[in-house]
Amino acid sequence: MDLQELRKRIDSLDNELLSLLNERMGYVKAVGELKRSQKTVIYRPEREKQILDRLGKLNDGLLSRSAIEAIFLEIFAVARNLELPERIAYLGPEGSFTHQAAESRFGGMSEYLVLPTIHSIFDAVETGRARFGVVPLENNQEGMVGETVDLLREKELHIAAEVLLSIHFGFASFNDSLTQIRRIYSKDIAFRQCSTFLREYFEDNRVELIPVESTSKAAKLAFTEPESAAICSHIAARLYGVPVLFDNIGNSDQNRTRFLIISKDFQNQKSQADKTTIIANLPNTNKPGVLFDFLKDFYDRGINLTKIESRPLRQGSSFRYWFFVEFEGHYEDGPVQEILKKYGSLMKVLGSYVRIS
Ligand SMILES: O=C(O)C(=O)C[C@]1(C(=O)O)C=C[C@@H](O)C=C1
Repeated sequence: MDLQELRKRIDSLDNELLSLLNERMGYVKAVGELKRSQKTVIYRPEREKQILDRLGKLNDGLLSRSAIEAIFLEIFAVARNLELPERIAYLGPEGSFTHQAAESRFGGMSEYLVLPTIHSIFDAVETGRARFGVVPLENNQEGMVGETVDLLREKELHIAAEVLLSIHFGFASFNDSLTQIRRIYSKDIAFRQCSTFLREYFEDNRVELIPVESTSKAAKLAFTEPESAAICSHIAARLYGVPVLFDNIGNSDQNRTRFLIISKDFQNQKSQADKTTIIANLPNTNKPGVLFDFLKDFYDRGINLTKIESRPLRQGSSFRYWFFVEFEGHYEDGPVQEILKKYGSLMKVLGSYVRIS
């Protein structure tokens, strides 16, 4: 087949794809109308996962699983916008890893609200300025983002979904020679994650490490200030046009961050693989066995705990704690309900959502 013929066939398939996509959107619109009349939520991550799993199994062509996901996540994002345009708030500025996480789930077509702090994301979702918020929860090298965890306890919001993102840091600067660099901007967590690189290249401590709110703000500063550099994402360096001098400078190439999509709604149905997040306000944790008994309730029911993190209660000068707890399963599962009933109002369920591994 010559080029002309190949392109003719591609054109004809594209015509079919377009008409099929439009037909699909017709049904999506009808689903949207149903949901509006029943006052249920538009975003159904468990349904999207079901579609992706089914297509993944069905697929015997050239497309990889991640290619199918990329194409269909964009289709879902367009579909959701057709059902009801929903604004998504994320921790900015543009080019942050949170931006990347938001786009990976809500696509390039959604309307985004870029906000400067985690607190402001929670506020935007709480007041309805945004339907969803995307916030970092934990990094597999550094642990939890305290502000997110504490706000989850404080506010009446829920977790709709989680997103896992591989974090690759670059070293970006307009200065070709490292000796010209006097200041390096980044997030404090990123300095720690790139400590080996910093020690190796800036061992004499003649540079100042200046923490800022986000790695994309760091890229912006590296763009405007001479004698400076940024440790930031590729997407941020590209956004501000700062050349990346060294790539992948993190201590670990297994570096991943987990983000949460928060919303007011709490309606995810069960999928094949769910995770549930709860806040456990255990009574008097200074008494022997209180935490043990609580954990035993999970053990006895064969529920796999995936995380338990203590956080300060901040009550006077005492050292007392509450717990951020995650486990496999859905909050509607019988054994989970038994535990929730046993502890009553001491437990707050933040959400059950599709587990990403
Ligand atoms: O099935 C639904 O509930 C839909 O709204 C349709 C659809 C889709 O495009 O397939 C769109 C958005 C939801 O997040 C899940 C699936």
